[in-house]
Amino acid sequence: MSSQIYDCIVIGAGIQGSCTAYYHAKNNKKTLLLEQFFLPHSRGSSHGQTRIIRKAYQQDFYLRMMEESYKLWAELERDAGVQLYRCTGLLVMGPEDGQYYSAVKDVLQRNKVPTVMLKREEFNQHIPNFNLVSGENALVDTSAGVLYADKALDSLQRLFQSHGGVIKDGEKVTGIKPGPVVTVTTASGAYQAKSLVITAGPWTNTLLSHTGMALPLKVEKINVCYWREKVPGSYDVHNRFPCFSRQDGPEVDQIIYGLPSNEYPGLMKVCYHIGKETDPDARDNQTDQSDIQVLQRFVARCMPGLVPVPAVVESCLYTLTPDNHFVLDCHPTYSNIIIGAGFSGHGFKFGPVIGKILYELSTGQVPSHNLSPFKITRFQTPKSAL
Ligand SMILES: Cc1cc2nc3c(=O)[nH]c(=O)nc-3n(C[C@H](O)[C@H](O)[C@H](O)COP(=O)(O)OP(=O)(O)OC[C@H]3O[C@@H](n4cnc5c(N)ncnc54)[C@H](O)[C@@H]3O)c2cc1C
Ligand SMILES: O=C(O)[C@@H]1CCCCN1
Repeated sequence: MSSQIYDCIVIGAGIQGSCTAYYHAKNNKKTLLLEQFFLPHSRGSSHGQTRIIRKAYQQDFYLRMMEESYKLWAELERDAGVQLYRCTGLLVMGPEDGQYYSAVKDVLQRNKVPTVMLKREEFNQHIPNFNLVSGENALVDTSAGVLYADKALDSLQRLFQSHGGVIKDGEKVTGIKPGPVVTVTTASGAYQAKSLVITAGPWTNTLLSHTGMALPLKVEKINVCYWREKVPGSYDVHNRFPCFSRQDGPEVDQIIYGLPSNEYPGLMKVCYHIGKETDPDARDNQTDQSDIQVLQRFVARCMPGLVPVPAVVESCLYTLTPDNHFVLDCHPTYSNIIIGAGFSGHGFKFGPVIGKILYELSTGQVPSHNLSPFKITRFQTPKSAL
């Protein structure tokens, strides 16, 4: 066992663990970041080139967190000297009285977020090559855009190391021994720290089993589909085509979303927010393609400038909680073990603010956001009144 006692060990170098480790090191905490795979890797949830950043949420508490997250992303861009955000706007569509569209519109308007309401008759002047479904309305969250995900991860891990942080990749954590000083074991050794942060994405419950608890998490595989432009440039980020999201059915999570052609020139990313359950260690055995059928119907109907068969399909994992809200909390038994999990397919944009919150929890500070929506106790069934 190494004789050094770290202030904090962070397990998992996805976006959340990398941000958490970074805020520890930036605040002069001796920090070790352990990652099971050699970096970079594409087996969790944080790989790939792009993610959407937006304030268009159905809940005020996410909007509050995003207001800070935008500022922290801008600080990171400055510190890293790398562009991580590109403003494109986010087109939100749905029936005026549909739960998703109306809730997003209310939150944006109530909080005076810069928003453009698009009238049907002028829709195609602003958004060419797109058919707005009859009976649906559209608005644009104008400060939304794209985050360069792989550059963000690389920048954070580099900044973490420049502040003295230690990354050990290719080191899978196989044991956790709780206590006032926590001991973590890997195949190569044992490490100790005053606090432990678990940000293990789809593998969270495997790690929590060493601490005698489990969370109600479900892991889904998402087919990340790219579609070819019939006329090159029609949906290109350089031609100011926006990101979009649209509720495609009665359920609020039946979201189809897209990002303009960017990382693969001539290919637009359009995906379905609902995947199929999978074991994270056997992701490629999940071969269901029913989501691709939903997307093909949508592309044929609404995006006539795309070939309605995906040209490239990649894979990514979601780790979902029952209510799709995150888990940001201390372990119920061991207060120096902190859990950041269940980012439910929308956590990347919050990375810096989540890293800051998990740092605050791990160092015993009062968190700078209200964490009641993210508490573990919300999953406990109410006790009988008898
Ligand atoms: C297709 C897709 C589209 C998305 N789109 C958006 C979007 O547009 N906007 C947005 O904000 N969010 C989006 N998300 C969600 C976002 O990407 C995730 O919420 C985020 O990446 C989760 O990060 P994480 O750090 O929790 O998990 P991960 O990235 O999975 O990181 C966990 C890490 O822990 C490591 N680990 C696990 N077990 C161990 C162990 N025993 N020992 C050591 N290391 C371990 C894993 O190898 C992994 O690297 C999307 C996700 C997907 C899949
Ligand atoms: O977090 C996001 O912004 C996207 C929205 C659509 C579903 C996937 N995640």
